[in-house]
Amino acid sequence: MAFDPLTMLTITIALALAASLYLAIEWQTVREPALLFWSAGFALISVGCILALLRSSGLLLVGIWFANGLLITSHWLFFAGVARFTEVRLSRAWLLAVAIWFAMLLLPNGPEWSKIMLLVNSLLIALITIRASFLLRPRGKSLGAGAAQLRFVLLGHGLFYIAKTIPVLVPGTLIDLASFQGQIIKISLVEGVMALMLISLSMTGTVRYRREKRIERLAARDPLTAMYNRRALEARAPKLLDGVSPKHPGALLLIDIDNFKQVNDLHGHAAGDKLLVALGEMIRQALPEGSLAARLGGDEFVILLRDASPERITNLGDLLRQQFQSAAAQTFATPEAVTLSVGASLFDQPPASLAALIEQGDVALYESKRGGRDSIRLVDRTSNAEPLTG
Ligand SMILES: Nc1nc2c(ncn2[C@@H]2O[C@H](COP(=O)(O)OP(=O)(O)OP(=O)(O)O)[C@@H](O)[C@H]2O)c(=O)[nH]1
Repeated sequence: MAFDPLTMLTITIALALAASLYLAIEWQTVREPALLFWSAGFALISVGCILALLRSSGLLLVGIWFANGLLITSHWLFFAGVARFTEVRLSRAWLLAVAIWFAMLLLPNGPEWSKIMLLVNSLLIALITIRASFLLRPRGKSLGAGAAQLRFVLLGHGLFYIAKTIPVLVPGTLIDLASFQGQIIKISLVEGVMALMLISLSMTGTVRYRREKRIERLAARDPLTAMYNRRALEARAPKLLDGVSPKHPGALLLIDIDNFKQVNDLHGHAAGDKLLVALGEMIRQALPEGSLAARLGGDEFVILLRDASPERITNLGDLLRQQFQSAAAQTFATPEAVTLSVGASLFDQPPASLAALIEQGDVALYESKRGGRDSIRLVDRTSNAEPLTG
């Protein structure tokens, strides 16, 4: 199949410009600095291709050396963007790529030097691109589906540039950069267009995926205590509740601070916030594995336990009550003690809904408040029910 190099270059210029613009516009909403590096990289590719067109007018220094240099620099910018995205510090040794490009200015003109030019150029681009793809490998926390795509696209692009060195090493292969002669140059132009589209698409995918995950994480958390909020609990509770059976009973503990208003009124809202954060931390520390906890709102928290028993519930409730009372008494003096009331429900069948379960906990909590606060009231709804108060 014959491809006219000048047409391919023109298509590349248009696509690279579009990708550069698109990534810059994306940056305006996402504000991920990597996007600016990538956008600049694509802008350089379009400038490089415009310079490459000048070869047909006989401007070989600009059309070959500068154009290829810009191609290396653009890949270097892609690499720098990936480093920024993955928060990896780049070694200054990578600037050597630019020095090598300048060194290539010393190469004499002529078709016989085209091979050396193409070899060095290809190896530099392969090295930079494959290294960038390695930065995107999963390490500890996953970078997400978008990053995996970009990783493989960059790897494929890098491997193509390694493959490009093979014809250079085969004696007698025709490679003339000045007149775009040689099969490998034509194949490169086609690969360039494909890589351009795939790389720019996966770059936006990578950044969007991370942003969506970040928004999802934020939406699930109460901003003050960083605990799950009600919505997040509703999403996670069914898995725990569906596993409830007479052999594996479940429990809900509804926890409410007593006389919390006095802390706010006498010591300020910030003092109240501090106490809420402290209670959140206590709950987090005391939470058995496999349980769920959330802040429902105001001074109300909830814990969902699996494999629960009356003893486990009272032990957990009493531990939190003691820890909280002593922390509150030491920090903020109030006319009435700032303590915890707990309403708990033990059940051995999956409840109709989380809301129904919370309602049951509310009834028990109300009983605890009415009984003088600073206590735990447990309603045992299992088949071998035995009311217990503390
Ligand atoms: N500092 C702070 N206060 C909050 C926050 N959310 C709700 N509150 C306050 O928490 C208090 C909750 O009211 P109540 O539960 O009726 O007050 P209480 O004094 O604990 O009453 P009892 O539960 O009956 O003992 C109100 O004063 C709210 O203004 C918050 O995020 N930070």
